[in-house]
Amino acid sequence: MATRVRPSNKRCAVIGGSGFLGRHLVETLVDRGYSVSVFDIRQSYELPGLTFHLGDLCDEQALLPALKNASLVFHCASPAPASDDRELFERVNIQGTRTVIQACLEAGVQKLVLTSSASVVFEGKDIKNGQEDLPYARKPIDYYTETKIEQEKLVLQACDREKDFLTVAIRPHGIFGPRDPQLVPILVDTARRGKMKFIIGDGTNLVDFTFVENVVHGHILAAENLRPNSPICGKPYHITNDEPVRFWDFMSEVLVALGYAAPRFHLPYILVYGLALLLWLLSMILRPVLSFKPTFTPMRVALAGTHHYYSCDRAKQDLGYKPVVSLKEGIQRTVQSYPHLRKGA
Ligand SMILES: NC(=O)C1=CN([C@@H]2O[C@H](COP(=O)(O)OP(=O)(O)OC[C@H]3O[C@@H](n4cnc5c(N)ncnc54)[C@H](O)[C@@H]3O)[C@@H](O)[C@H]2O)C=CC1
Ligand SMILES: CC(C)=CCC[C@@H](C)[C@H]1CC[C@H]2C3=C(CC[C@]12C)[C@@]1(C)CCC(=O)C[C@@H]1CC3
Repeated sequence: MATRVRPSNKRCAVIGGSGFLGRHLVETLVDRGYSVSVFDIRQSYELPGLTFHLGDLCDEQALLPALKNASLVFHCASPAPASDDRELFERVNIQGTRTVIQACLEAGVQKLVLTSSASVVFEGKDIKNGQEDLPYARKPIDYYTETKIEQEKLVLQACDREKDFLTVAIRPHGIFGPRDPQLVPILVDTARRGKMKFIIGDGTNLVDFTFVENVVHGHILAAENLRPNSPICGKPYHITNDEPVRFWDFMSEVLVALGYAAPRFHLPYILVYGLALLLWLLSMILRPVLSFKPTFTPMRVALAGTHHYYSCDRAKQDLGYKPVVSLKEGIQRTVQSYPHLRKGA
């Protein structure tokens, strides 16, 4: 009988490695001596020694060559949350994740680390210092959240010591940092269109924003602590900056640093949420004849006007996690990385 070659534990694959988080993760893994192969539907950069595999994660035959000889896989691919394409979310986040698990088992991968999201427990209502044992959202606020819940369940349930296949999920929240295509660009675009004048609610709601390098650190700690006898097998972990901040203070700090005015006027939360709901309904009804994407979606208004911050005590205890970059430094480094988004640039 042929003996199976045991994959090197420094050989890994990053699914979604062309994305914002994925690329930061890949760069850190390479710096730490891992041999990395990247799987994505697009290639956004090049690095010496890095192998890129282009394909759709729903296609097992396309995935298998990228996983060959890898003992560890990071799955951080997802359609962008801004899309409202239910079919796409279900295909990629649910069916695609089943395919990823199947391909890992076939390729003899021993560890799978999923990038989930703290939003899997968020229903648009306040969460203060939320722990991992909060129930999944019964009424997820959008298709992205709905399918991230199913994705996390699939990966955690696949954890099987007998099959030598261990899984863990990282739940980051509000990732920001250099090259982020969402947070700062959306904020600046809104400011440039003159729509960043208003604070939704009283402006005191606390939120977690997490610098991307801390999220990467959490992923690598999870991978390196994932062993058959470890308590982390099959569990989710919040990874945040552990410095909840007022949503509107964070937005104002970034805006002012880039030369824009901070929002000043208050609008009642319930009024803006109601309007966003109405606009969303209208966009659904008019979809066949007119396509428009409102800036103020119910999800965005809920994110901007409620408390949503999470405890990362479990990660501290089980993974030895501690943020490596403070919020202050993270904001400075992020702002410096966007010279083209400065006012007047
Ligand atoms: N950005 C954030 O604030 C947060 C992100 N997350 C999660 O982190 C992960 C990474 O997010 P980001 O880096 O922000 O997103 P991103 O959009 O920059 O990266 C996602 C990557 O997945 C790839 N991808 C999408 N569909 C694919 C498919 N069918 N096959 C292969 N590759 C595919 C994309 O091409 C892209 O490179 C996602 O799972 C997201 O749900 C969780 C919490 C917060
Ligand atoms: C903490 C967390 C989960 C952040 C996620 C990032 C995005 C959801 C936000 C990044 C920029 C934000 C933003 C708004 C909502 C939430 C974001 C898209 C507004 C649309 C909220 C209403 C406004 O007044 C304008 C805001 C622009 C920036």
